[in-house]
Amino acid sequence: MTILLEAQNLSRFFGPNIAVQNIDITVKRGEILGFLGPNGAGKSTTMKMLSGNLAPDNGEIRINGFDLLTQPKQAKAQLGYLPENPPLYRELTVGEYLKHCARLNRLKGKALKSAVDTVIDRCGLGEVQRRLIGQLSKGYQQRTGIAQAIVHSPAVVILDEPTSGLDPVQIRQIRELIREIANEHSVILSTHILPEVEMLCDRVQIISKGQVIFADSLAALHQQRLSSRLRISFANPPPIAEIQSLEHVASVEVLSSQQFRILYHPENDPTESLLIQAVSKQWQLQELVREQDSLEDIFMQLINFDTAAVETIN
Ligand SMILES: Nc1ncnc2c1ncn2[C@@H]1O[C@H](COP(=O)(O)OP(=O)(O)OP(=O)(O)O)[C@@H](O)[C@H]1O
Repeated sequence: MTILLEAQNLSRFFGPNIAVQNIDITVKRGEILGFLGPNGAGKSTTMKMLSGNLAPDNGEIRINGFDLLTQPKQAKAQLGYLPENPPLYRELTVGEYLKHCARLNRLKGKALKSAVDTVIDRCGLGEVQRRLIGQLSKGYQQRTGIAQAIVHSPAVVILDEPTSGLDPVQIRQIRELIREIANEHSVILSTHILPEVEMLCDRVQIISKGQVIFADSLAALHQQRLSSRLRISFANPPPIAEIQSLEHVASVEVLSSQQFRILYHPENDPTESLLIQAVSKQWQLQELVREQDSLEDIFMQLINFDTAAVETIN
């Protein structure tokens, strides 16, 4: 698949503080890449570097074949960017603002009109195009922010925390819009919201303390949920030592007089031997549940769980 954005070895320091260190990012045609991390992990710093708004201290960025540092005009023409705080002119109408953005992207005449009409339609802004941006709801303002990012049909769109500060209905609508946008553009979605990545992204890069600690498909992240725990109940339970002695059982926790948690190595599942014994010894099986880590548990393990991070996962 064609690589549309490639960043290698990106680093950025603020005085003695390392905001981002040796990050690699690749975005292919047609995919939504989730860039996930807790507050302060370095997401916005990375997005600013990728969009040409902050110079990296080290590293290279190529967008659709153009080097962002040596061919900035060509590279930026391939890119749309919605910063964390959308760059809106509150005193302009939606239509005026989008025309202005299209002009900044060197569109003129019929091409400009057609691009603005198309983006108003795609972003569901038809009803509010003559209204002042300052008077719109946060949801419509965010749609307008997304519209300015795609008005020039860039190859890659970078969205930094696009649902932040929105109510649940607006969040759902903006997520639908992101899905729609991904039909025509590759998207980098920077967010601290794990379910947002699960809902929208094909691949995920998890960043913590300025470094990438996981980079793979969503499926691979789910793979890490492989179970190693069973919850089991019997109406006529055996002594715990008898369960403990079964093949592949690593240890047993007693949850109640009839309920147990069995721990095992993921590659040695004891379910079959448990079922055979339960039937032959008439333990009267009532419940057998495979317990899994949630993605949130895995995320927390990956980012070295700390209290500050808890507040950011919602
Ligand atoms: N202009 C700056 N001057 C000094 N330090 C900065 C500056 N910008 C960011 N930092 C620091 O760099 C680190 C990464 O910040 P960044 O804003 O990129 O994180 P983030 O993952 O986007 O977090 P958030 O979700 O809170 O915006 C933080 O420790 C932050 O304090």
